[in-house]
Amino acid sequence: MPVTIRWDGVQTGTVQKTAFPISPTDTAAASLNALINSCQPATFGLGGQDVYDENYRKAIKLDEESFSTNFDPHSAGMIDVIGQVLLPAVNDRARGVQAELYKLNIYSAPSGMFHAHVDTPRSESQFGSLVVCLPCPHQDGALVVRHKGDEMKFDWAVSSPGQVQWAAFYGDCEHEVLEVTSGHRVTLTYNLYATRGNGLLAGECNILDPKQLPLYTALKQLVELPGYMENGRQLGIGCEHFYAHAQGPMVHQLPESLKGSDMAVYEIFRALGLATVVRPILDMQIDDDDEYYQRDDYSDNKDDDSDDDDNDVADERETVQGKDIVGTNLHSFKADYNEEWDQGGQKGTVDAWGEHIFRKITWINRLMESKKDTAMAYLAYGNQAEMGLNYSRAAIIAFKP
Ligand SMILES: O=C(O)CCC(=O)C(=O)O
Ligand SMILES: [Fe+2]
Repeated sequence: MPVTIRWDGVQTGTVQKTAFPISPTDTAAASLNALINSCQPATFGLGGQDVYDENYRKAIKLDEESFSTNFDPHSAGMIDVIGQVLLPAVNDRARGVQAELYKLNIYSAPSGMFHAHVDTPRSESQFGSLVVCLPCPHQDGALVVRHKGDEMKFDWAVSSPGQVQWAAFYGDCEHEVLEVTSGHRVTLTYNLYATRGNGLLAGECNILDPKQLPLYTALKQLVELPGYMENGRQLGIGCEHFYAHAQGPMVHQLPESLKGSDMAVYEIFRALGLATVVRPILDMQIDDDDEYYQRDDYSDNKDDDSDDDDNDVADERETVQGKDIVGTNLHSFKADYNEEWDQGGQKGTVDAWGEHIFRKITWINRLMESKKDTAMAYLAYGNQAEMGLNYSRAAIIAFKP
């Protein structure tokens, strides 16, 4: 498919258009000349100023707001490749790549070039640049990219003339455009930004307006009932989707990777001004007669005097009444049999699992319906060795901050 460029003609005041590839027999194409005539000299940044100096850069350009193109690096597959090669997952968090069109540049013979430089980052999240060379006959003018003594040369004049070619590099790579000795070398440049990858948007998605979701109104009415959220009431919704929330990598990807209705609920709670967390709820019944839970400091209605930092749920043991064993954090847990657990009864088991609290959670759905993950695995030795397993359910819990 041809790549078209449309721009505001300087003289004519009307939209003009040219299409690539420009064939080798048509280098004097009228539309290409019109494009060239509509460009301005390309400056470069020097000491915070835009400078024009043909000894350093000899090129012409159109700014991004002065032209449009049907070329899309996303659908051309470049962005996926860049994401995988230049932005590998960190701590199992896949990151997304956003390419923002920056300039159209033309380096023409004789002597179009750009001396060695590094690009000026446009924001903190910019990690590199993408250069796309449109098919237009030219000679020389290779792009040379250097990093720590390594050098890559992209000579698009000879490698695949007639095709769109490209290179992407990190922002700290020095690069230059060697002299063009014949024809016109036409490039589109893009700034590359790291974004949160698809699937890591809960809590970070500015495009989704939770107030437009049907559940918002219902939950708003509930939360705004006079006094309803006072006295430390917590609202809980068992997650609808399955998350390996007690296993390795997923532990680090919640809440960002909540799916579907779970993400909607999370965003709605936040939009209602509630502190919102994802926690594992241990799938275990507490026996009413378990000694430990008869202790005074676990009695109901105990007004907690710990600080109000509710993100640190650990500090706030309030009541055993609700009988929910809530993990303070998502974590994976595997252990060998530990005699103390056995002797400690339920408390032993729960303590081995990790810090925990008991809260009076008002469940909006039935927690039973949310999917279980293995929260604890341990080897228990009785008269035969067996694997002990306890499960937990991921739940979204919201409370007044
Ligand atoms: O056109 C090219 O190959 C690279 C241009 C460049 O380095 C720039 O615009 O900063
Ligand atoms: Fe550059």
